[in-house]
Amino acid sequence: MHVAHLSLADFRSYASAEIALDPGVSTFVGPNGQGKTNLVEAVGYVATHGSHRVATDAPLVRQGAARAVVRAGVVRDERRALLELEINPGRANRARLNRSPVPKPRELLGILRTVLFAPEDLILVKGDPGERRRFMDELLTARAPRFAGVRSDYDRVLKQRNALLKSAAAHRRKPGAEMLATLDVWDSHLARTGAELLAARLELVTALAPLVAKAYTALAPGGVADLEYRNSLDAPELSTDRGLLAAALQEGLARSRKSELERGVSLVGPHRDELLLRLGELPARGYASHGESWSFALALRLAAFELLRADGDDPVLILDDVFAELDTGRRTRLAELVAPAEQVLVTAAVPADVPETLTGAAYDVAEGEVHRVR
Ligand SMILES: Nc1ncnc2c1ncn2[C@@H]1O[C@H](COP(=O)(O)OP(=O)(O)OP(=O)(O)O)[C@@H](O)[C@H]1O
Repeated sequence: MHVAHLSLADFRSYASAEIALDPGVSTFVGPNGQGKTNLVEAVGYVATHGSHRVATDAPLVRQGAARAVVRAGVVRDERRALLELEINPGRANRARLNRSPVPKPRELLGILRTVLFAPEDLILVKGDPGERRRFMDELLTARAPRFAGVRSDYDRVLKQRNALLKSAAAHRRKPGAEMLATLDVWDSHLARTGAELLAARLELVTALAPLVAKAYTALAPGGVADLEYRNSLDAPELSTDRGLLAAALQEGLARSRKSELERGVSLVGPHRDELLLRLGELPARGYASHGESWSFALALRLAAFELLRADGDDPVLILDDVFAELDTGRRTRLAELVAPAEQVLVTAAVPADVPETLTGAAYDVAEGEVHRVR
């Protein structure tokens, strides 16, 4: 698939912008702070309904404006779709598909798929386990938008269960039969929804690990990257059978009930799991060099791209400010890896950062204006 047209109104620094795009590589070049990342962030936002830079929507709306609109004309299997999102900070977004309103914006998810790699992704390797859990869950949602529902069901159950545990811990006395019975109900909800989430992640990591290893070796020959999913049950091996997983979680909850009541939080479940990234024998986090961490993060995104591509259609690959961080060898190898993708959007501060082998369209970005120069 590819984006054939991007239209922005009051998005970030753009009062308005209309940009026609071709398949293949498009490079956006301009000095710092001119609006290159803003453009590719808009493409990522219309695909995922989230930004890779901010957790809330307010910064996405141009200073002084009340709302922003992002429109993307998407070509997929020679069919066209026009996606439109109106971003209303503090309120629900509004969405249109082919100019007709859709009741829920999430109905647009999955029509445009993007994989975006940006400097912020270093946090995938260096950050807390929550960053890697989010990486897995976002990728699962990109592959199957209904997964967003699985994740929000789990979050809801966890929140309610934690509230109950917190109030039990606050009272510092033996919980009554009624509270224990309520907790039993939340245990089975958590085990059931947690099993769905856990099974999906386990399957994902099995599919992703060889792709990450391959991408890492391609970027940094000689390096061996590996993934391991560590579960909160401390079980060395888990099946992906939802029923067996639910039973295992239920047992785990029963085992840790005493400490959960004392501490007032849920100690068992996929919200406590970790995706361990290893380089050779060592964990990447805390051991890998800056360059190795950067390559690992990039390998995770390239693997995500391969996985989505294997589902049937090339996602749009976005490389935001990536090349400046890589040495010449890794730049050249990255350019070789991404060149076959149906559409690659690249941003760079100077043309020299972009390998010459990445030919295609080029745009100048300066003072909020975008001009095609090649
Ligand atoms: N909501 C907003 N309203 C107005 N301007 C904004 C808004 N959000 C960001 N900007 C401006 O957009 C500019 C940043 O644009 P962007 O991040 O796209 O830069 P860039 O061209 O990618 O730069 P770099 O090469 O430094 O990464 C900044 O000048 C910032 O002040």
